[in-house]
Amino acid sequence: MSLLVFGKTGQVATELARRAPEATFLGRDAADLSDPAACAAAIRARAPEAVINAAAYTAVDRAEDEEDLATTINGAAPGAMAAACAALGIPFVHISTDYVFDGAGTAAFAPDAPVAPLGTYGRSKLAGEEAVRAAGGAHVILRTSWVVSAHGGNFVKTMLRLSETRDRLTIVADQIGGPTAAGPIAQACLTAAGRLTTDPNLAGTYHFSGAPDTSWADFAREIFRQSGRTVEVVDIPASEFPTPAKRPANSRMDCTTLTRLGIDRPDWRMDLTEILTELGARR
Ligand SMILES: NC(=O)C1=CN([C@@H]2O[C@H](COP(=O)(O)OP(=O)(O)OC[C@H]3O[C@@H](n4cnc5c(N)ncnc54)[C@H](OP(=O)(O)O)[C@@H]3O)[C@@H](O)[C@H]2O)C=CC1
Ligand SMILES: Cc1cn([C@H]2C[C@H](O)[C@@H](COP(=O)(O)OP(=O)(O)O[C@H]3O[C@@H](C)C(=O)[C@@H](O)[C@H]3O)O2)c(=O)[nH]c1=O
Ligand SMILES: [Mg+2]
Repeated sequence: MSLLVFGKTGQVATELARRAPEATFLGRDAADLSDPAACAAAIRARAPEAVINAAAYTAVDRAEDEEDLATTINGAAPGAMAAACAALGIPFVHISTDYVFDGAGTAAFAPDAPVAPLGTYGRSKLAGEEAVRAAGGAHVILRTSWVVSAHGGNFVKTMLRLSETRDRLTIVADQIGGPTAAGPIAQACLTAAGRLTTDPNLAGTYHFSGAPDTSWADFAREIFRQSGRTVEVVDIPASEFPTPAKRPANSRMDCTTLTRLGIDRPDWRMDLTEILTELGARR
């Protein structure tokens, strides 16, 4: 299958390149998502058999000051890609986020649960979801959460970096979610693209996050345990870690419908071991 991927250097794009090296990857130089029409033109010019969008504006706090740019990149660009794919009759796989939810309650959010983003990033990603659905083609929107890998910027690398200079860290303990390694996300996108090609009835919105659900503080503890670093992690409420963007307290996602695509939730503790091994940070 000739596959076109938006994104080249990000966490998920890097893992896609490992699993589908024959695909074409468009970095920012080849397709800038701040120019949605150019993204659609890139698809038409290459006429692939499927498209995956792994590029996005992911700076959650900075987005609060750049709503227009974030909304173009995360909203209009995927909408234009999806429209181009629909016109060509090819599947489009797009990645979204737990931050489309408000995080109320403690129950896991199902894919059809009401959305109500708390910040600009979540709103911009929701705009993307709506535009992709409105395009009317065979699409999969895969909502994931708390993405980590051996490359790019993420919580695992932040924790390892902070542990170089600190023996005590205060970490938010009242936000609960599923850390998800970029490798399994990339694999899920490839599976979704393949399945959509043969069965367009599988189109829709799915949840894919690592199990078991945990807090950022307990996630940090497991990072230090597996890397053999002695760092005291102190639980704090989010109210004691003020940030420009508010994050959901409950990011639990119900992933059961994923089994329709033949995909199960990955165990993030095993994926963490792999990431730390790749980083040379295993105890
Ligand atoms: N990171 C996370 O914790 C989560 C991510 N997601 C979603 O998963 C998907 C993949 O995220 P992830 O791999 O972590 O993202 P990263 O932040 O690792 O990478 C983002 C990628 O998007 C590219 N990009 C940003 N702006 C533009 C632009 N204007 N034009 C072209 N490319 C651009 C970046 O390119 P460059 O290197 O040039 O900046 C980079 O390759 C995204 O849709 C994201 O919203 C969902 C839940 C959690
Ligand atoms: C560095 C640090 C963070 N924290 C908290 C802040 C926050 O609540 C939590 C995680 O911080 P981050 O900045 O990594 O989180 P954030 O960038 O908000 O991560 C999000 O990114 C976007 C793209 C998504 O789509 C989400 O699924 C989610 O992964 O840890 C501490 O409590 N103490 C610390 O020392
Ligand atoms: Mg971040």
